[in-house]
Amino acid sequence: MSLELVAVAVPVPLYKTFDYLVPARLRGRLQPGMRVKVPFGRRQLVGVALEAPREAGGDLAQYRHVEELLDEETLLPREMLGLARWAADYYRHPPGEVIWALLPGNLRRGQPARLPDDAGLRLTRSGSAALAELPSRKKALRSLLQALGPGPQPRSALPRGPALATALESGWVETVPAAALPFTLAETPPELTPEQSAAWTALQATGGFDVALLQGVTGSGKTELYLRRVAEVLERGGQALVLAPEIGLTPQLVARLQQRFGEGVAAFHSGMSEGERTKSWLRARSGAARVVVGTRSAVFLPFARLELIVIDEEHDPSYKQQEGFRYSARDVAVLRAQRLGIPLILGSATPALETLHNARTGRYRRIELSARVGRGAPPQVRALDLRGQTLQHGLSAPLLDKVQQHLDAGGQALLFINRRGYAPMLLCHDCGWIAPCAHCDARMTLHRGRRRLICHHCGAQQPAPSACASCGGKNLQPVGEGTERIEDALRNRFPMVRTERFDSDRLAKKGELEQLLAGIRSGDIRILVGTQILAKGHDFPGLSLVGIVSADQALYGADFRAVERMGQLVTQVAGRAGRSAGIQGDAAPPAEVLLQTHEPEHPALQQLMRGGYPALAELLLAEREAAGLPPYSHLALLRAESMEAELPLRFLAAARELLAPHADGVMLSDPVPALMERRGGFTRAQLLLQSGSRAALQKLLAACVTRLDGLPEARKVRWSVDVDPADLF
Ligand SMILES: Nc1ncnc2c1ncn2[C@@H]1O[C@H](COP(=O)(O)OP(=O)(O)OP(=O)(O)O)[C@@H](O)[C@H]1O
Ligand SMILES: [Zn+2]
Repeated sequence: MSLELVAVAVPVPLYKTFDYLVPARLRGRLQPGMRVKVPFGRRQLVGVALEAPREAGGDLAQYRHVEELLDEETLLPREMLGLARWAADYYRHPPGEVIWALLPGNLRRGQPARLPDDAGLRLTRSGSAALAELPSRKKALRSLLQALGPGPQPRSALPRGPALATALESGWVETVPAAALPFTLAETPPELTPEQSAAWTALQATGGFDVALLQGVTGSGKTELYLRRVAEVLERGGQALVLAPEIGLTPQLVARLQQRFGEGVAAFHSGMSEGERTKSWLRARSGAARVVVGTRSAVFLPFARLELIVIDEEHDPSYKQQEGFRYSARDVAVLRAQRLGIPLILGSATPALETLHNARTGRYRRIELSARVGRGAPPQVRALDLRGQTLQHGLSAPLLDKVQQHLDAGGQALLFINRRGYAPMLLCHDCGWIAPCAHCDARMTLHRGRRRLICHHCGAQQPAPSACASCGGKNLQPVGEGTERIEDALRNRFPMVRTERFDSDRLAKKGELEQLLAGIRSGDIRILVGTQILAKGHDFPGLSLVGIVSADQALYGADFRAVERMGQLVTQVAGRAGRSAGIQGDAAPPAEVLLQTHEPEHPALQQLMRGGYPALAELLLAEREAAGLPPYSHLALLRAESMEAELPLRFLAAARELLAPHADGVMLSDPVPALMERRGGFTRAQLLLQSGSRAALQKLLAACVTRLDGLPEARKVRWSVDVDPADLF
């Protein structure tokens, strides 16, 4: 009998898969997508078979044997293996690590995978017979069987207790998969507004693969359209995936979906325990979870019958993984939808410039919602000129007066500042010393509540000093503002109302955000101070004033996406205001959005205030086109870092030499120090690859990336390649 070899992906940082011999006892059982235990060096690893075993001849002495087969059923369906292979190629990441990224922790360690889909119960024929005979004192059992009389039911709709166990044991009741349950809505959907109706017709117009950009202003009822699209899929027995950019936004989406569909809604994000994640993963795989709401990594869930993907807030930078396997969940979703031939909805009030460009060139369909449900458009952003104003902890008198006015009128105020801590630097007024991070080219941020200096780049901490490290003087002053300082200032100024801070320091504990959000809805919290955590997706009906403490930094941000991000954040945070107008009888005063700036004439701000985000996007697209930046070109960034200062540039110079002969239609920059050259003790440098053609860029990467580790200069250097980088830091 001839021997068989199987290609296995193992979790090692190497750009290849490994062949193993299939022992006779596993012949005919081992299938692509199953996990195996294999020897690797002196270790034993869990890997995934990527292909069906193939007959092999010749000298096979060099190969080792698969030791154990861990799955009875295919764990990763073919679709997932193909998607992983594509992602490994496109992002130039080791295939074993990509496959690894698709599995939850329990399954990586080789724990057994059970794929239960017993979401529903049905009465069997013997069950019907039993029901007729059961004595009336068997109350619980009778009522269970009776409830199942009309047809299968979800478990959750049935009475719990020992009766169910008896019924299952006796064969009177059997389980059925989720897809076999009758589809019912748990609530009656609202009637669509005329604008929503038009969008709905447009959304439904095509079948098969289709990317629709649903560009709807904040509060225009995009979610209602997602829900309807999901309903169609569930009705056919399909599954849907809804992605949100942040863990904090998943509970409200899960709640909305449960309210509409009842059972079968699962969540998947890194805020869940490993056990919970594994459960959701397996339920997606088995089909028991009919809708999954998740963050970035959920794009790789192994659905049994995926028929729709929705990406809410598609512009959000969190969809891009920034370390290790650097994929964009949005772009992976587009590819996945294409391979499956299913629709994808990208929803946003402020689409990414890449997405707008794809809509312009006809690759995506654009469907617009220009009005809010209820009435009118979101409030306009007005500039508040700071020049010549005295500031109290970064807040101008006119802004503070506005807060007072809105509080008096029964409204709520949100002050937005995208910086945590008390102040971004601590300055010695006597000698000019500024507390630096010892490991980064950066300043330490003062966190006054914790009495510490913290570096926001490497996490280094130290107690806040009471004297200058340089001259010993006692005159240390915090300079600039963070959320803590704004919170303090507002508490002092408005002691009679409750002010709360929303940032990742304050919301470290599980459940805290939910509690505070409830406090906002009930009106208990009157002033909100927060970072982008507050900007996204939340619905605050009583919020009438939004004050943007500062956006000036972004106008001069070193990254080419800084102004785009600023425009998105400002528009999103502005969109939290005035959402109840016309819906809840105008309880809150008319909404206002004020942006403090020293640069009211800046063209980007002018454009944003006059024409909103769409106008700003026009301006930025024209700038990008003139500069040959994305979406008018494609980028990849080769990064290197080392403890030894001169090595990264030396490595990149060697890399450049290796790349240059293959760089057909691709521009290679010179190796340059990173914007923040030293971070966390490492010296960092980068090399930019730029091309008008994605194919040319891919060809170059395919020819060279796997050879970079072979360069002698690669020793003592950590390097990585970032395809379609989100930023150039
Ligand atoms: N047809 C409708 N009739 C009545 N109310 C509706 C309708 N559609 C949506 N709503 C309500 O209007 C509000 C705003 O809708 P939704 O949250 O879906 O907007 P959105 O476009 O997703 O907003 P954002 O981009 O800010 O998240 C919600 O309270 C929603 O329940
Ligand atoms: Zn640091």
